[in-house]
Amino acid sequence: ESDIADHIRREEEAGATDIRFLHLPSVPLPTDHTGVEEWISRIVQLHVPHIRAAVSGLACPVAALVLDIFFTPALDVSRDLAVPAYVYFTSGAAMLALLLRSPSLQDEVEGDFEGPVDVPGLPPLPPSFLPETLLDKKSPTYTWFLYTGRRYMEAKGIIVNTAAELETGVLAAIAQGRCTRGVRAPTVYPIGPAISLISPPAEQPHECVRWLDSQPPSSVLFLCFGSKGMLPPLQVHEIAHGLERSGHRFLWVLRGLPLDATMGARDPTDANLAELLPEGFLDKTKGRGLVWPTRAPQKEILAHAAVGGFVTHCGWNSILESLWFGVPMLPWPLAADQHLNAFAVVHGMGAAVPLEMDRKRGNYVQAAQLERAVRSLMGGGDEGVKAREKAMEMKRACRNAVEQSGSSYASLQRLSEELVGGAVLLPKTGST
Ligand SMILES: COc1cc(-c2[o+]c3cc(O)cc([O-])c3cc2O[C@@H]2O[C@H](CO)[C@H](O)[C@H](O)[C@H]2O)cc(OC)c1O
Ligand SMILES: O=c1ccn([C@@H]2O[C@H](COP(=O)(O)OP(=O)(O)O)[C@@H](O)[C@H]2O)c(=O)[nH]1
Repeated sequence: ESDIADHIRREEEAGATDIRFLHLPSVPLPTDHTGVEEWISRIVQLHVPHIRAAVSGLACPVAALVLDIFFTPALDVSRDLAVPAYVYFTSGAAMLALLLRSPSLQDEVEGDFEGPVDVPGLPPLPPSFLPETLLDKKSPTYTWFLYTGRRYMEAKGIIVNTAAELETGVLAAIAQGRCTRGVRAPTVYPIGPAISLISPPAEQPHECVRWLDSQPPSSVLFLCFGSKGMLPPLQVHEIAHGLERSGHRFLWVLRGLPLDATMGARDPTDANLAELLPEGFLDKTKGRGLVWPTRAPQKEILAHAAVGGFVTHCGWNSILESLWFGVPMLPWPLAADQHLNAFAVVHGMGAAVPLEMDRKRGNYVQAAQLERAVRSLMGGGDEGVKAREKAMEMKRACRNAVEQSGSSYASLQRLSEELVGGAVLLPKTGST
């Protein structure tokens, strides 16, 4: 809550005069849940009456409700007030295809997923790449997933942070109704990559960037596991051994476990490197490796000419940033949508080399598995070269898409024309 409040305060202070924030009353947070989807969804459910009151109190014409990925219950407000709703889907189109497809998968596949799963537009999907939510059909979070897939059909459109050229197959499958039993799905607007490239002014380049300045072109492997990514100490040792044996240069963002693991306090801490890393590791890799113990400027790092590969947890923003700068990936997914995103970049886009892992052991990767994958990506072999070429192709596609003549720009234009045409003046309730 305090993170969100800080963010809104920053936006307000930055003079976002064309945005008016309505502060809704807070709701009691649930203290139990079976997964992030259910938890967020229940909080949203509690907000629905406040959203309804706030929207129906608006004096201006309302063009649309734009609902975040988890705001499915707020579709009730759109229905009750007859205001069109659009979902803003912050993950990729592959994940959207799976969500839309999930109600029919429930009917087609009895019991646990055992064989390859059919997600139209993607190659056959091994169940190990499904979100954990789909792996336990008895959990309330599984029910949330299906409910979301069903109710997204009520939206007028779905805006996805992607580009048509990045996910052609799944976008075509959604548009042709192949994910929704032949029923026409809401229009999808691929409008992306939405990446903020504005960095806060700095007196001098960040230490990570200065270190990269002294490294040869395309020689450094960058490892970063997102804003919440942290790994247990045993896994940290395996990574250290894998990197050391690979012989390649690296920049590793290593975060510590949270101090307080109670609900809502899951943010990583700054790592104590002396405690976490194997003895002598920093000395042995001096000059060719940098371990950074706190948040790093990921986009500036990916933009640097010395970076030649990215070990990523496959958060969708990280994938888009990697493609934007043409950096091939080694996917190391940890949770939520990330396994499916990993599948999409390896088998859909071809811009990544696969990394073997044991998902049943918390996505555990052995040193030898990491060493092999790093050599494959960074060592000049066929697999790495192909991934690099694909990443460069995707880089061009991303940049073309957001040009005035590009596909994402055209998609944004179509959306704004539709929005302007659909504004509704709601009957006055007298509250605002
Ligand atoms: C908002 O806080 C969290 C979000 C997620 C999360 O979980 C998730 C689960 C699914 O079954 C399907 C999803 O698509 C999905 C997406 C998702 O968040 C989005 O993830 C993207 C990263 O790939 C990106 O960051 C978007 O901005 C997110 O909206 C999971 C989570 O903890 C595990 C959260 O705290
Ligand atoms: O040390 C870090 C870790 C993350 N990020 C940024 O945080 C976002 C992470 O988003 P993503 O969707 O990849 O993963 P999430 O953090 O939501 O799991 C991306 O913009 C990264 O560039 C960063 O700048 N520095």
